[in-house]
Amino acid sequence: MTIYTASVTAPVNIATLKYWGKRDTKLNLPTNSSISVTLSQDDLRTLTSAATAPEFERDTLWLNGEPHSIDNERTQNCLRDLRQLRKELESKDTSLPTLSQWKLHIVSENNFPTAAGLASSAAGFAALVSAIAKLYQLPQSTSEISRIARKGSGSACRSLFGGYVAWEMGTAEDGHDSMAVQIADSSDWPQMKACVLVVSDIKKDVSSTQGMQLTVATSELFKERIEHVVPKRFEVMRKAIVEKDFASFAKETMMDSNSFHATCLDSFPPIFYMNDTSKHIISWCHSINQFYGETIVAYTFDAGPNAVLYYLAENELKLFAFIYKLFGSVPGWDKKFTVGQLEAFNQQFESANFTARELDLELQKGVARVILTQVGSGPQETKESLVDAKTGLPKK
Ligand SMILES: Nc1ncnc2c1ncn2[C@@H]1O[C@H](COP(=O)(O)OP(=O)(O)OP(=O)(O)O)[C@@H](O)[C@H]1O
Ligand SMILES: C[C@@](O)(CCOP(=O)(O)OP(=O)(O)O)CC(=O)O
Repeated sequence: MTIYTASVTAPVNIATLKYWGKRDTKLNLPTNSSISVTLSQDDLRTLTSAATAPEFERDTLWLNGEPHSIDNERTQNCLRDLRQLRKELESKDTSLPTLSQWKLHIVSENNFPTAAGLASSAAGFAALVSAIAKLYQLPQSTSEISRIARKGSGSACRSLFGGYVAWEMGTAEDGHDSMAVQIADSSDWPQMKACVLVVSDIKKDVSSTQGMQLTVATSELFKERIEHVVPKRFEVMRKAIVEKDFASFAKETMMDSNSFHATCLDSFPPIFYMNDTSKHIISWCHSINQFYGETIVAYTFDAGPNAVLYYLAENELKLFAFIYKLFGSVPGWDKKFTVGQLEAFNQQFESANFTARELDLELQKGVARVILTQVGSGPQETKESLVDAKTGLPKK
């Protein structure tokens, strides 16, 4: 049996200017443009292998070792678009094997919790679409391929690039101009760090897909957000990234997270994605910035209670002293600081008038896991395959 295969890793992206609202629910066309930071695949990534052979009987996905249904419109839309592009290739070069006519075996693994509010669908669909595009040797640009990932999950299109990424909403009815483009590569502003505070890995009550359309249908604030707030913030944030202006980037990121959650609260019935720990994290961050008299940390929350904090390498110790004080030896901290450095810093701020001490206990109770990461690259082809080259099934 001749089995063709390709494997790709893909990253998670966390929005700093939120996508919230669809103007077309079938094509996943958004009501506004958005911006995100791609996180390092050293810490959070999806690995997906795609294989095909004439003998395969049906399209099958295995996710984290278990069969996972792909009989849903979104995944089928992705497979159909990818096959169509391969068919166009084959019609131009009849010497090519007719991969477009054969069934696919897709094997995928996340190295972080799936469906737990950490954007696994973004990394997952980006990996699935990229792996099949590699398998089919598609010549299309990354932005063109991002249009297909968008149909799997809107935010997935942004995971097709590394660094700082915009999803340009587009205006065309068929969505051909709604795609991801890179604003800046991770190497253009490599000092950007991220700290994920996992508050809960319980599946949320209202999915992003359902929540955003409830907001579109019922929120009175939503119109103001998409017509005035986001277009202006998009340009300010893009400029802040290009100019590496963290203070502006941080302010816009925090204000957009607040604005997005305000429209959720303004939906009817209201949608509460953040919980009390999330709100404590917001107060804690503002207290830290106030303590230093400058903005060293920015928070953002997606459709869930987990926080992603953005900060610069030059301020790592300043922020980390607070994190270490609360959570002690977080995995990876000892690669950055010695206990002596952190203890010395703790002494310094113990004597200071830090206003958020009473939050410490709440945060220690509410935060289940701390993940340290940074800005990272886009999908990468890899020789690491999850498919058995002889059988076309998941490796045992
Ligand atoms: N590696 C993957 N390959 C293919 N599909 C995946 C992969 N990981 C996740 N998915 C799809 O994404 C779904 C989870 O998406 P969901 O939006 O519920 O959670 P999330 O994206 O992890 O969290 P959030 O959207 O709140 O950030 C899974 O049920 C699966 O359908
Ligand atoms: C709050 C968000 O994370 C919403 C993400 O929504 P999804 O991309 O998960 O929605 P679908 O297009 O319906 O799959 C903001 C963002 O990532 O921009």
